[in-house]
Amino acid sequence: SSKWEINRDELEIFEMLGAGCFGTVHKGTWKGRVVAVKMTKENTMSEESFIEEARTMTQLSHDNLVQLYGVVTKTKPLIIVTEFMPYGSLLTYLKRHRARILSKVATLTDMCLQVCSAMVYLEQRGFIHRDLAARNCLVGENQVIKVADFGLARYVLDNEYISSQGAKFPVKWAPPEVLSYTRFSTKSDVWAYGVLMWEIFSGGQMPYDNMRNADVVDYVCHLNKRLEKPNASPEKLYSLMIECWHKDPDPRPSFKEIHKKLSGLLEVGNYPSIS
Ligand SMILES: Cn1cc(-c2ccnc(-n3ncc4cc(C(C)(C)C)cc(F)c4c3=O)c2CO)cc(Nc2ccncn2)c1=O
Repeated sequence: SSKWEINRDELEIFEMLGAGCFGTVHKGTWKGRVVAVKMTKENTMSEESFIEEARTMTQLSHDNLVQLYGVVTKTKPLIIVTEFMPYGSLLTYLKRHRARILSKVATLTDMCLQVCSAMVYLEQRGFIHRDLAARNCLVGENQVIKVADFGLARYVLDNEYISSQGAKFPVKWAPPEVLSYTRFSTKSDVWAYGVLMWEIFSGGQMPYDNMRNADVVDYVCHLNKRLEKPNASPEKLYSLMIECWHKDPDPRPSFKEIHKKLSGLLEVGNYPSIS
């Protein structure tokens, strides 16, 4: 069988970690390794197309990407086995530790850099995430941040999530060209990354507060307005966010360029707290 096919009886399944959009996710073990196990629910995912792509996705490997180990396809339900991240989603982590981390600009910048490193890796491979946000990043030991569920948006069957008018479509993380023509690209990931930077420097606040999706479309696409600078964000970092939110995709920086600028900001002198 294919290398990324996992034998169902090699898996042990323990407590539930949460409910994702494809069903429940549990903690488990596989070959002596602690893993996360997605037990997919019927009719939530286009399974055949995902199984075809699984081969490619298991070959994506980076310190800041949640590793896909393999899939159980010989039995139902389809099971997706990935690396386990002990501290859950970055969004939950930001909200829980808000007070402490908002005072540490170097920590916030480092979190942005870790996500950026994963996105440079995906950019180089022409792999588009399609739903980059703090809720889709996970936290491990020593504040390691890893990007999760990259590319899986292509396999969601729920129309509420697929349609840009749907209640579950990530409007607040989408650029104009995605809202108008659902044209996804690395440059639409860059826009989402700008919003993710805003989430990090806002300690997990909801972008555009409690504005409704339709109002955000108007605010961003017609009034050409943008999220305001989070208090914890230095001016130079906010300028980087603004560059990610250029209304046209091409002038937005590449993840490579963003990484270069962010690393420069982390050098001593910008943040005296690093000594
Ligand atoms: C790997 N992993 C996944 C999860 C976990 C749990 C529940 N739902 C999810 N989610 N969350 C979001 C999600 C989103 C998608 C899009 C297609 C991009 C829309 C597709 C998914 F398949 C998921 C999913 O499965 C995850 C994310 O895949 C939690 C972990 N860890 C912990 C630790 C402590 N407490 C809670 N979770 C962990 O290590």
